[in-house]
Amino acid sequence: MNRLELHDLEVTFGGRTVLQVEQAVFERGRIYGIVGPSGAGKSTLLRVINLLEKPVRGRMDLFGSTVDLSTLSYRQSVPIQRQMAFVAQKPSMFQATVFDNVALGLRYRKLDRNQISMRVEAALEQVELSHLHSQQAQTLSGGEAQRIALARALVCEPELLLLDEPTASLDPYNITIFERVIQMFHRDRRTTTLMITHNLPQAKRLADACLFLHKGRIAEQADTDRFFQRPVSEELQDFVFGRMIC
Ligand SMILES: Nc1ncnc2c1ncn2[C@@H]1O[C@H](COP(=O)(O)OP(=O)(O)OP(=O)(O)O)[C@@H](O)[C@H]1O
Repeated sequence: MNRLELHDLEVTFGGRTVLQVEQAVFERGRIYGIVGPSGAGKSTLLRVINLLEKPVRGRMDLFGSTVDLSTLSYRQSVPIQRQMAFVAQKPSMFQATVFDNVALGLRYRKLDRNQISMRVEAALEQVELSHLHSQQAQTLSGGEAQRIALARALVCEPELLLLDEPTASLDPYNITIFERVIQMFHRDRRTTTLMITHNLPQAKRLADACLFLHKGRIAEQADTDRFFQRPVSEELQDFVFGRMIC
C-alpha cells in the first residue's frame, strides 16, 4: 500500500488526552505541512509516528505493514524506525566529527566502508558543507548543525522523512539551503515527508497538502492551495488570517 495511515489514535499524558485522531491518511511521495497553535499536539503526532511515544491506543499502516502502536516492543520497532528519519528543531550532535555523525545510521545498517564514505560525502555536498567533514560536530554553528542533521537523515534514504520545525531557529540563508535540499531530495526520491512548521509561507512553498491540528485533533486537511485560500473551518480561518490567539 502506498500510504501511511493512522487509525483510532489516542495519546494521553497524566490522564489528559493531548492527541486524538480517528483517521489520518498520507499518500506516498507527497510533502505534508503540519501547522497549528502551540500545544496542539503536532510534535506528539510525529513522535508517535516515529515510535518515540506510545499511545494508549492506535494503529499505523506504514506502506503496507500494520503496527499496533500501543503494544509494539522495542525489537519490533527497530526495522520500522529504519524506514524513517527524524529531524528535530534542535539537532543533537554526537561527540565525533561531522563525517562520523552523518555516517552513524549507515554504520547501524552495516554498509561497507566505501559505500558509507561515498554516501556521506554526497550528503555533505548536498547540504553544501563538505569542507566541514573533519570538524568536531559539537563546534558547529546552529545553522550548520541543522544542515548536518538533515544530511544525517537523508543519507539513510528514508521512506518517510519527519521534520519537526527544522528551520525554526535558522537565519534566512540557512532556511533557503535547507528548503532547497528538501525539494531536491523529494524530486529525486519522492520521499513521503511530514513537516511541522510555524512558518506558513514555508508550508506554502514546500507542501503539497497541509493539516491543521487544533486541540489535539486534525481539524482540517487539504491540498495546500485550497488549505490557505479557502479554509473551511472557522478555526483554520482564524489561524491562517492571524486572528487565532495561540
Ligand atoms: N512528555 C510529556 N509529558 C506531559 N505532557 C506532555 C508531554 N509531551 C507533550 N505534552 C503536552 O502535550 C500537549 C501537546 O504537546 P506538543 O509538543 O505535541 O504540541 P505542539 O503542537 O508540538 O506545540 P509547539 O508548537 O509549541 O511545539 C501539550 O499540552 C504538552 O504540554
